[in-house]
Amino acid sequence: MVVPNISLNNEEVCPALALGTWLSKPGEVEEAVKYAIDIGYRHIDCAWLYGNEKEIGNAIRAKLADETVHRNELFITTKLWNTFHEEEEVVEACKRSLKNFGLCYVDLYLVHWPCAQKNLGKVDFNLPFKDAVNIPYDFVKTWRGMERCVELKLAKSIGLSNFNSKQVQRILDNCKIKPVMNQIEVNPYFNNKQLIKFCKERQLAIQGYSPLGSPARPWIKPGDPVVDLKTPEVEGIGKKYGKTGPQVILRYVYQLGVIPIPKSSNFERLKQNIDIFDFELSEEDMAVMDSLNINVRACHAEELKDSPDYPFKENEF
Ligand SMILES: NC(=O)C1=CN([C@@H]2O[C@H](COP(=O)(O)OP(=O)(O)OC[C@H]3O[C@@H](n4cnc5c(N)ncnc54)[C@H](OP(=O)(O)O)[C@@H]3O)[C@@H](O)[C@H]2O)C=CC1
Ligand SMILES: O=C1CO[C@H](CO)[C@@H](O)[C@@H]1O
Repeated sequence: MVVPNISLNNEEVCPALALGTWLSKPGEVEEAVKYAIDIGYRHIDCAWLYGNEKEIGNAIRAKLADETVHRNELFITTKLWNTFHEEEEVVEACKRSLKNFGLCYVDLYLVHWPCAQKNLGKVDFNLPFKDAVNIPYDFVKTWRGMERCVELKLAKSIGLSNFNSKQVQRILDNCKIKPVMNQIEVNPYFNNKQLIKFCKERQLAIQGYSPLGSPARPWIKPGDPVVDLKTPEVEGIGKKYGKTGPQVILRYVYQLGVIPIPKSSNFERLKQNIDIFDFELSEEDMAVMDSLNINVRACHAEELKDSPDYPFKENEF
């Protein structure tokens, strides 16, 4: 399956669907990424926090070595974790991710959250930090470090993740190098249309995380809404096109103008999730999908709630 490219505001191009890797286990993720590249995935979404950059790097380098792909056909995204927001820390953090991957550059480096944190315990660069506290730190200064990553050619493009509209605007008003992307939650229960529109009007592309509603998120509680991949509306639409519920959902996200980032480590589901570029949902189908929106997030980041830069405030978008 060939994934179409979209153009970014700095004239780089980016494949319109990415493979998610959060909760992709060491021991599974390497094979999943190799298989994904074999069947046409060209965009891999990673993060220092996910603790699996090394395995993902092994898979990428294996696929470069066996000439399945050339480096310039791949688009690797990774993210700066909250504990490395200090301006002087950013380049070093980016270099640590590159070392994990065994690559000389990433295609896109994102600020994972607008919220800065400080680690209380001993710094162990091999582990995501579980004991960090929120601290005030101006993310415009963090952005200077991100710009330095482009100047040093460690990242081809830089962008944001989980920034709300005001925070995006603040970066745009104070940057030398514009962000090309905001990675935000987009799925049928939280379609995030207002922020998508806001970003697109300012030439930022959107990567949509948790497109299937993140059914395996660890903080899920009994009674929390879980996107129903087999709901009659979604399956009904799927039947018309010979597609499954998850394929209809991913296509919906794509037709919202968003790059979906479905995660899977399962070969059959990896195949299914990329097979969404040979059909088009009608306006009526899109309206049915829109009607599922209940404005409930899968990822609300409780642990960041007391940060001065917590992005998900009521009555803001
Ligand atoms: N910037 C940010 O703050 C965030 C970024 N992300 C990024 O977005 C990616 C995707 O989001 P994520 O929260 O993982 O959730 P998704 O919405 O992608 O759901 C992934 C889950 O759905 C299952 N699944 C995948 N495909 C199918 C299918 N076709 N049918 C049935 N079940 C399926 C997977 O299981 P299995 O593996 O067994 O197939 C997995 O449990 C992340 O992996 C990460 O890269 C996510 C959250 C926050
Ligand atoms: O990408 C992500 C996955 O889950 C994390 C929580 O552990 C989030 O903070 C983060 O944004």
